[in-house]
Amino acid sequence: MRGALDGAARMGEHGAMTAPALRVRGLRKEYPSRDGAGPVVAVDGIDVEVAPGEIVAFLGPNGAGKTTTLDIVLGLVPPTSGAVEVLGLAPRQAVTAGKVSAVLQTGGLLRDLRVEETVRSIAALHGADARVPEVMRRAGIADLARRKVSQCSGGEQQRLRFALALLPDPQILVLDEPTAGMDAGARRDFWETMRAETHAGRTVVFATHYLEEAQAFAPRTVLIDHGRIRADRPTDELRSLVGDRMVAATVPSATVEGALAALRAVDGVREARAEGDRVIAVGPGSDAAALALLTTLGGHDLEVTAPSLESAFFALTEDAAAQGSNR
Ligand SMILES: Nc1ncnc2c1ncn2[C@@H]1O[C@H](COP(=O)(O)OP(=O)(O)OP(=O)(O)O)[C@@H](O)[C@H]1O
Repeated sequence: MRGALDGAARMGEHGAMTAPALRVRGLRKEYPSRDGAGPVVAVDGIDVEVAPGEIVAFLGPNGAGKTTTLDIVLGLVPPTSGAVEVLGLAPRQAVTAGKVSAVLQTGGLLRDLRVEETVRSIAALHGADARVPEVMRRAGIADLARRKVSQCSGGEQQRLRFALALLPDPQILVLDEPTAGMDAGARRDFWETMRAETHAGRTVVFATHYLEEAQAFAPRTVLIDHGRIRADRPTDELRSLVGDRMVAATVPSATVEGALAALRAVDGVREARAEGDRVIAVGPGSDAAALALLTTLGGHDLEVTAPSLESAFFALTEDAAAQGSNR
């Protein structure tokens, strides 16, 4: 594993050491089992450090321990053992001081309130009334002000949670699968909104099941499974270990050879092959290949296949075996 404690403390503007945004050491969480068997070990010894301004994805399958770890960071759940500091403070202190806030998967919204009413009522708790119009605009819900929460889609409700999280103007945003239940378009829109927030130097830690989301948004990915960190690497490195996206489309039979030649000439296409009148391009240039297929090459029924989380685990296991190390 890459040094989990990279970027521990940074020199601040005036040469003073600044506390890491997040410092987690030896974190372990056991829940009593539901069926009387041994305890459920949700988190099994996590060490991780996040520097101010970093954007980090916690990537892992269902039940990996991501939510439990984030809940402990937010002071919602006590750890069984281990230590957590958020900007040098205990989690609850950091939350109370408005230094960290969260967009959680579900809950936290009253269905009968309208969108703006919801934001205003939480703003009153934070003494942040003046920020209401700004956070609604930034979260992209200004047009939904009068809509009842119960009439908002899942994606719109997540945007509302996002607006609430922005109210205290936190230094750290924690997002637990913020795009769960959104379709691909809504996911993309959500991350575009988030991107603008991180330009302001905010630290963002988010949990996701999607390697694609980690790649689009987080320079660093912490891969978690069975309560442990399996890898902590630059996302690009993880991504190239896993393999490239594949783009396939059907072209007119007579043009297959020409299409293959054209695809091979596209920057970033490593391989192009045909299966009948279906042509397939593989490589980091898959977006350009898709564009060529749909515009100049007369392709249709376009399909883009991204490497899956399973393939990330598989590639890491292979990599560790090849290097004889225990990543
Ligand atoms: N309150 C609880 N009581 C008992 N077991 C729990 C509790 N909360 C979580 N667990 C168990 O702890 C493990 C880790 O769950 P956690 O929700 O942290 O994983 P996750 O990576 O966030 O999963 P998902 O992606 O599905 O949200 C799972 O086996 C889960 O069933």
